Amino acid sequence: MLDWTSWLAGLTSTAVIIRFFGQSNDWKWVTIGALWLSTSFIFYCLQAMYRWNFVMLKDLSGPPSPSFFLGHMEGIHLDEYPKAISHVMNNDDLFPRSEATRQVLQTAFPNGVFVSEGMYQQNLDITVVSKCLMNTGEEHRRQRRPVSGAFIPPSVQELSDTLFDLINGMVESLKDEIINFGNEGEFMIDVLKRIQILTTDAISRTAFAYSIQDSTGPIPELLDRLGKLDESLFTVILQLIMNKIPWLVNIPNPVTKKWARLRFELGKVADDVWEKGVVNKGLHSKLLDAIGRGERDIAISQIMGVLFAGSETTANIITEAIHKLTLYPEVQKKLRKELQDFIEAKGRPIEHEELINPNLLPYLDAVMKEALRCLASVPQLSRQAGVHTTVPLEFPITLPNGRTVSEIQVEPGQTILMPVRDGINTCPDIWGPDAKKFVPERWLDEKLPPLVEKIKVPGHVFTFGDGPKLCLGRAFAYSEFKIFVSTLVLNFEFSTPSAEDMKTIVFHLSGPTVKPRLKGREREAATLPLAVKLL
Ligand code: HEM
Repeated sequence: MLDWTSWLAGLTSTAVIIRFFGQSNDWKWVTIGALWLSTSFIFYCLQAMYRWNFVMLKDLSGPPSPSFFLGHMEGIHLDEYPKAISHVMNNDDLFPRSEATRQVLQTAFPNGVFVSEGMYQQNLDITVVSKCLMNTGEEHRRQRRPVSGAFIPPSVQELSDTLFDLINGMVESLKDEIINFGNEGEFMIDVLKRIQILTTDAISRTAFAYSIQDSTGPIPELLDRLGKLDESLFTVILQLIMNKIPWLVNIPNPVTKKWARLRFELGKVADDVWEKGVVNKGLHSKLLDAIGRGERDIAISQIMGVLFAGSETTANIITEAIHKLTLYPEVQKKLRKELQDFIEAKGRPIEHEELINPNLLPYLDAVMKEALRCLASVPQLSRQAGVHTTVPLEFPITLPNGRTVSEIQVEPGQTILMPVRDGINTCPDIWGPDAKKFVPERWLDEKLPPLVEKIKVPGHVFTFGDGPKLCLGRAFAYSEFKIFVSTLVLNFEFSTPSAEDMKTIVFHLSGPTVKPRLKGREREAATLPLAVKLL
């Protein structure tokens, strides 16, 4: 799409041409229109050439693109292209080109120059909720305010009983299943599916007093369909066009249809909850308050936003953490021992305040921190430059032409993709040679590496983003992680199926989050089959 500067330059040139060369009688509106369009297009091409030649991104190499037309749009196999998302990319371009983003990220945040959101954010905007927290500026601040208070640690403390109830219920039914199964062979479960139900219910119960698990309505099925990768070439292209022409969202189409249906169903629930009144504290009452003030649509948007921001992310990270515990059985044992020793010393189950206190259960805390570092479920962040800026690089890079650069020029409108999971969170230059390994012990060391200390974001990792859009649900996510993982590890031993089977599990970036899938069957629903034994 031509941007406004091209249109303006085209209009000015058209006016100049008419003034100097035009004979007023000969100039028809259609000729003027055509002249305006073509001069605007010429300006647009000149601008693009300038960006291509002077912004340096063209010199930076990228991973092989799986599809000529779609680039990496359909998803990226993290295992195959670990650096695939470590790229700076031009806003108008699908093809990532650089390996420099982790350095950009290092300096981009402190500079605070990236003021609006890029392609992926718009994507969410279109598909999830148009009026939700995905907004920017004052509108964003206005919508963030009522929800933010609901997720501060004291509010999460109030909600922790719900989290314990959910996981204890799941543990009891799984125990029954294992006992009924008997001793023949390994008992396998789809860990992802179980955790997804828990996390979705955790957020839906606390956010709007509604249990997805107990519901016989269409919401569970709608959520399930949204989790599947049913992107055809048509929907991918449609999504791309909608990113460029957002008002297309108003025309019924396959991309928005399922979201519209979910919004409709959740709207009914929100109305129902409003009729019944406030039944618990925290977020629920705040959202109801918004509905009561006549901001029903905003409240429903927020419910949907929180439902998605708070369920898929935690489900993926908890599932992947359990997967890691099977790959590192010594970590699983050490974690279980710390929890058992604590219970033995106290003579009672662990309480929420104790679980979240890093001084009382340091190894649990270290496992969580390491999971947040290595397994960021939102593997990249995007920001769009609002102004022309020069981004200094923490580590200079050498381009294929041999030139070394220590800064990158970014033009307004360009989107920077910032790799978190395979970039800054696991960069050996920052974290040391074992950066790619799952080593909770690094968090127990007295001192973190000096460059890690330089990263001034919560917990030194970008897993929850940063700046005005910093994740609102951090305290909730910490509690959920610790309650769910500790309860599971105390009751069950998880192990991987045979080594051969494990090779079939891949962690695949599809949509905004990373999910486990089976190799060769990536289009099917995400899944993580693991063996589980009752302790
Ligand atoms: C481990 C789990 C989680 C991860 C990895 C995660 C990650 C993120 C990330 C990366 C962002 C965008 C930040 C940015 O662009 O700078 C975000 C935003 C957000 N998250 Fe989370 N999140 C998690 C859990 C939760 C939970 C449990 C909730 C709710 C209870 C939640 C609610 C939100 C909301 C409402 C936003 C939007 C904030 C805004 O736009 O102002 N998140 N999260």
